[in-house]
This record gives sequence, C-alpha cells and structure tokens, in this order.
Amino acid sequence: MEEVFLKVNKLADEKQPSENNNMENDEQDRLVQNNSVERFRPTRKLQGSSLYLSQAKAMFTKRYLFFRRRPGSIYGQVIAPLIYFALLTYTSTKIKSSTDQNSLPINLSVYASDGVSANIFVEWTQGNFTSSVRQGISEVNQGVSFVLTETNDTLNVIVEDTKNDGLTKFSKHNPLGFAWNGSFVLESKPFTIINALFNNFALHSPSLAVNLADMIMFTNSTNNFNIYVTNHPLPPSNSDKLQNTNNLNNAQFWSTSTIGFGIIVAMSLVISGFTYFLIREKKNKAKHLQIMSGVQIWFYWLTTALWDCIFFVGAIIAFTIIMNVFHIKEYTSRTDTLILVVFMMLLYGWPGLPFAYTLSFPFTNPSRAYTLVMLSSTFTAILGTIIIPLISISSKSWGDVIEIIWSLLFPTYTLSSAFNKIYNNENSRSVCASIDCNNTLIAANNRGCCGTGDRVYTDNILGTFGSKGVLLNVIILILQGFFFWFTTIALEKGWLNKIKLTKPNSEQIETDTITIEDEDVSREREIVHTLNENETPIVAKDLKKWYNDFYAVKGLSFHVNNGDCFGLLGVNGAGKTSTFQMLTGENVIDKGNAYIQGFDVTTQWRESGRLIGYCPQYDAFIKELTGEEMLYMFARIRGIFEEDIPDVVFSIIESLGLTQYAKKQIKNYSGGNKRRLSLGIALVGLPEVLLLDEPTTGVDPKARRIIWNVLSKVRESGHAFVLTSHNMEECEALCTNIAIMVDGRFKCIGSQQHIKSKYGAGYSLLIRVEAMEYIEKAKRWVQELFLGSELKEQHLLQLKFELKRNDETTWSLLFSEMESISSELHIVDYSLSQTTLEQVFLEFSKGTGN
Ligand SMILES: Nc1ncnc2c1ncn2[C@@H]1O[C@H](COP(=O)(O)OP(=O)(O)OP(=O)(O)O)[C@@H](O)[C@H]1O
Repeated sequence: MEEVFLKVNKLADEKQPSENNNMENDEQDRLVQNNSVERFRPTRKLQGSSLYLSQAKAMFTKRYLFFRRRPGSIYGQVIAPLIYFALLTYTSTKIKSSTDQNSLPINLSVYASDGVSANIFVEWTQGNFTSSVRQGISEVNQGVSFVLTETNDTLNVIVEDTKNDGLTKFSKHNPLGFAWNGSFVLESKPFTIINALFNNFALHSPSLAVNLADMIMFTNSTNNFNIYVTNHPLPPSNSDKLQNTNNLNNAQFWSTSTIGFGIIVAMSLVISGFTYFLIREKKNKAKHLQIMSGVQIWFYWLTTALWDCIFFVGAIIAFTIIMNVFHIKEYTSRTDTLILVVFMMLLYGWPGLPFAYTLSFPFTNPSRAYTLVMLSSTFTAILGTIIIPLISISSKSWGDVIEIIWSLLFPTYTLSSAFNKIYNNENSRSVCASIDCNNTLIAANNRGCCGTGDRVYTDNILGTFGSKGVLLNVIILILQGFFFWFTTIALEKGWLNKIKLTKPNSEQIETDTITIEDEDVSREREIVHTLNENETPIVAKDLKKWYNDFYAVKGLSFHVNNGDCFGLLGVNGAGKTSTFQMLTGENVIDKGNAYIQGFDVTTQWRESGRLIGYCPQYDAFIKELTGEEMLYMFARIRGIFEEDIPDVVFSIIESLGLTQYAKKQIKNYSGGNKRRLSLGIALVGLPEVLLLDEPTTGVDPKARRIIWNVLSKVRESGHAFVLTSHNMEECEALCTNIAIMVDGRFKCIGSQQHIKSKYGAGYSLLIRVEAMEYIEKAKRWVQELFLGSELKEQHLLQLKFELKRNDETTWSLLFSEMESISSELHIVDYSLSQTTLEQVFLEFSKGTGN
C-alpha cells in the first residue's frame, strides 16, 4: 500500500507541479540526495561576548515577533492598563473636595420652573393682606412667575394637592404660605402678626419664608428698601482641609484612594502580562530546548527581564503622562515629587517582575495564570487599602503592624500605600502653603503647618519612616525584590523539588534490579561499566527513574559509538521518553548516570545539552513564529555566525522538504510538518549527538523517506544518535543497534540481525486467498506442509504464519513448496520473508496490555 501511495503521490506532483511544491518532485529528491549534511554545520562558531550578543538577538527577536503577532497581548499589557488608569485618574478629579462654594440667592426662582409658577398659600386673608403679600414677594423676586392661592384651610388643600401631584411635584412648586394672624395695639404701638409657613423639602425654605415675611411687613409700612438674601458659605478652614485627608468619610480620602486603586489595577495588569509568554514557553518545552541548545539560565532570565522592563518603563511613562494630563497636582506640580512618584513606580518593578515570574511556575495554563495573578495582586492590594485604615481607627498600633505585614507580602500594596502617603503629604503641604507662619498668632493656632516636630507634612518624604514618609515602603520593595528573585531562581533550579522528592525504598530498588536479565543486556551493562566515558559519545549507566512511587525506568545501560544509531523500541509507556528526558536533563536522573561526550548529565546537563540535537516527542515551538524564524532563532542560540545562518537554515529547510512552508506561521502547520520542523531544529549546527524521539510520527511515507535519507547521511558522517520510533521499518532502515524495552527494562539488545536470529522463529509467510471458503483449507494445508508452523494473524482473506527454521530449510525449498500448493488452495498472492523486527517486537510486547 505504501508503494501505491508513493506512486500516486508522484503522479499527483507531476500533474500539479506548482500547486504543491515550488520544485519538481524529482528535483527535490535530487536536492535532498545531493545536499550535504555538512552544510548544517558551518566550520566556525561564535564564542564569548559575540555568542551572548547573538543569543540576545534570538531572545529579543522571538519576543518581538510573538508580541507583534498576538494582538491580545498588546491589549492585555498595554491598552487595558492605560485605559483603566486614565479612567480612575479622571474619576478622582471629579470627586469634590473641601473647596470654596458659590453663593446661592435665596428667592423663589428655583420653585418656578418647567413652565409652572411657584405657588404661595395665603391663609385667613384680611383687608389688603393678599396684595401686601403679592407686593412684598414681587419686590425681591423680579421676573419670577408666582401665583397666590387664597384659602381658609391650607392643610386640607395641601393634603389634596399632594395626593394629586405626588410629593415631589407638589414640593417643587409649593414652597411657602403666609397666614394673617391679626393686628392689635399694645401700649399704643400697632402690632401685626403674620405666620410664615414653609415646606421643609428644601433646606433654605425657612430663611426664604422669613425674608419674604419681612418684605410683606415692610410693604405695609414703607416702600423705601428691599432685603435680598444670599447664602454664601465661608471657605473651609485650613484645619478642615488637613483633617479631610485622613478622614474616611471625606471626599479627599476617596480621591486619594481612587488614584491608589488605579495604580493597583494598572500595575497588576502590567505585571500579570509577564507571566503569559513564560508559561507558554515552559509548557510546550520550548524554553527547555533553548536552554539545552546553549542559552544559560541566568541569560534567559536576564533577557526576559530586560524585555519586560521595556514594557514596564513604557507603562510608567504613560502613567506619568496621564497624571500630568489630568493635572493630579499632588503628584505633578512639584518636580521633586514627580521624580519620587516615577522612582517609586520604577522601584516597584524590582519585586513586581520576579513576583509575576514566581507565580508563573505553578501554572500550566497561561490565560488562567494571567487572570489569577492579576486578581490576586489587585485583590490583596485593594483589601489592604480598605481594611488597614479601618483597623487603624480602632487601634493605631495594630493598624501599623498589619500594614507592615501586608506590605511585606504584596508589592502592589506597598506601592499603592506609598502613593497614598505622597498624595497626603503634598496635599498637606499645599494647604500649609497658604498659612502665614510668620504671624505668631496664626502659627500658634496652626502647629500642624507651622510647628517643627509635629508638622503634618515632611520635606524629606523619601527619607522619612511612618505615615508621612515612604522610606519603609522603599526598604520593603527592595527586600521583596531580593526575596522574589530568590524564589524565581529556587523554582527554576528545582530546589523545592529536591526537598519533596520521594523515592522508593532501597529494598524495592534492589528487588527490581535483581530480576533475570537477558545475557546480551547483561553483557552491555558490563561493557558500559568498563568503557571510557570520554571516548564514547553516549553512555547510559543503570539509569533509573520513578514518578513518586511509580518505577518507570529500571536500570538501563547502553552506549552509542560515533556513526551508530541506537534504536529504542518499546510499547507505549515502556519508558522511552522518560529515558530521553533524563539524557537531556529535562527530567532528573534518580539513580545511575549518563554521559554525553564525557559530560556528566546529572551535574552538567547544560554543557552536555549544547552537544545534543534534540527532537522531542512534543512540538516545542513558539507557534506564532514561522518555521524559518524558529530555525534562525536556534542557529543564533547555537552560535552560528550571522552570515552563515541563511545557508544553514536554507539547507535544512530544503533537505527536509519544508521549502513551501518555511515562511508560514507554525500554528498553520500540519502535524507531519511540525515533526519535520522539530527534526530541523535538532539538526541546526549538526551537534555531535542526536536524540530523536519519534521524529517521523504522523509524517507521510514520502516525507519519511526524505527524512531517512537525511538521517542516514548524518549517521554516515560519524554522528551518534538514539532514535525511538513505533515504525519498525524506520528502525530497520536507520538503526545499527536496537534495544526492545518493556516495562522500563531492556528485553533484548544487539544488532538487528542478531535480534532477528536470536528471537525470530525463522520465516514469515503471508498468503491471500480468493474467497472465505478457502481459508480453512489453506490453514490446514500450510500447517501440514510446514511442520511446527504457527498461524499468527488472520485478517479477512489474509493469513500470516510463522515458519520454524531448521537446518534443511532453504529459500528455494520454501518457494517450490508454496508454488506446488498455490493453485490448489486458490492463493491469489503470497510472500515469504525472514522474521521481521516487528514480529520480534510483538512477541516481546505480549502480555504488556498494549
Ligand atoms: N510526569 C510523570 N508523572 C507520572 N508518571 C509519568 C510521568 N511521565 C511518564 N510517566 C509514566 O511513566 C511511564 C513511561 O512513560 P514514557 O512517556 O517514558 O513512555 P514511552 O515509552 O515514551 O511511551 P510512548 O511510546 O507512548 O511515548 C508511563 O507509564 C507513564 O505513564
């Protein structure tokens, strides 16, 4: 079937040469054949600072391309924080604080609106009382439309009108009433009594009622003057303003807090964005591959932090501009305060970045990490901002203690607390600036501004502890920085894993090692113990691995020489990938040891990693990059000269048949093309040793053959490699030595021929009959003709037998016997072959549940 597939593929390519490929099929095959694998490895390599520069270029290009091609990260890390901060800063400017208020004329104008006149009740009117009321009101309410309603039962009228109009509408237009209460003469002086009634819906209606009552009285006696009433509150005193900044019920407090909240949320958004890329790279093992390929751990984190700093500083510049645009004078009007604000924000980056890095370690889902880091940072800081002042109200000392603890735990709270202190200090300073402290009387009454020891603000906020200065905040931020960088390094180095690692007890290990072993496997173990690790490219000595209590790899020993390909075969879950991961340093070797070109993998996995081209089972890509960009990145990491990179990358792309996909983003690649690219990454710079974990899974037969050609050439050029594959044909084509692994152990080891001869029954016979009715007869006849033969498989019309080898059996005899029965048994076709690797493999995997 595979041959048919290849033929059809060729025909299709001939018919549509330009659609599927830029090159003719044969031309590509020729190129692959002729393309020397030595082109993968230029003769010169960068060293020292040039290598670091090249790797820095790789690291920054990767981040830049990822950022450019993911609009979501631009929104999350740039636009959202800016919008949020701008909105909250704007809101803070709208919160009214204690300032001078405008004067308010006390007259009827507010009651005559919406085309309705203000209504004044006139009760028990006598003589010209009504006209006096009208005149008195008119005098001081020029241009205001009002009507008078005469009644002897005001209460009843009000009740009825309120019922009809509703309380609000009634109250808006019925502010007052005046009742004639008689006039009399007392001690020859005339007295007139008027009752002024007011609707207490409005605060100023009593003063309006009294004023108009006076006007009505004056109208009766004289016409010479009017009384106009205005309500103009006194400006708030300085002590009012100073109290306001610390008063939970006051607008000033909330104005400060609003900006504090703005900083908390905006900064939380910025730093939580730093986790996203890190988790993606860690999860898909692209980070491990980069570190294996030559990026030092410290350099990886340095370049990561530098890239994040670019964003961080950009965000700070934008926040500063926003504060200036909205004229938050407490932060912006004095240059040294503005510098302090910027300094505090910059200082926050010292713990803020590693805080996000530390929190990124437990996560595997980048989006979830982004949300949780953002929420935890925001929530803890806002909680502190609200709860700590409340505690301080009941107990100042407890408030101070909790503030220090909270600040130590959460950098975002520490920053927000510093912002509040700066705001309050500057606000107090500007209040005090209007007080004349040279006047001893004023100074004595304003010790908060004019005193020395007990002043409400400080000129040296950066150097002051306590509620007035930010020195404690600065110290805490610096300490936090050291702490969170330490936790980042500890998690990266896996120090915590070492503490919690549980191993099976030594008794169990011994029992596991002492099981009966194949003699070839034992011999290989002895060889490995005697050979010189410095002269053998790959040596594995009694490798053991367990995952908690599960013993996955049980003491593997093997070695691979230059020019050899060691095939690691095994059923799913046999422990192949775990073995690879131990060889590459991705997984800790729990017992035993491995050496790559003499480097001890347990202690020098980064050094040994540089000599390994690793094609992992998973796709360790940054899928927003193109295949070509990915190869460029690894070429830079491996220290290939910039001028040599195009040729290296081009020859790899060409050899693996990836030309037409090279400039496409990896996220659009098919599974097979991703595998090809993974292999391409392993081939960059052609390291001494190749570890290839199922490099052709999912690759079509034609591309598989292209890959085999390349790998054969790599092997012939003297490189050593280990290959795992579930494709036996692939192992037969490429491997010089093979081991079959079952349940964490080698069941056999040796050359292909040795394994086939030792474990294979002899020959394999495959026949296909014309119809189902001939099946039973065919089974009987074959087993009678070839004594000891065994039926291994039956699929529809196809039967597969294993024939026993003996001294007399020859190929000619087998064929002549088959020819003699083929027409009698209605055999359509048959094939005879030596026992294949696959059959040996199937024998070993019996009973493994696979
Ligand atoms: N991180 C892990 N934690 C717990 N068990 C694990 C872990 N990784 C692997 N295992 C277990 O160890 C055993 C060996 O796994 P491994 O991936 O090495 O097998 P494999 O031979 O590579 O399989 P496959 O052919 O499917 O890739 C399996 O039983 C697997 O479930």
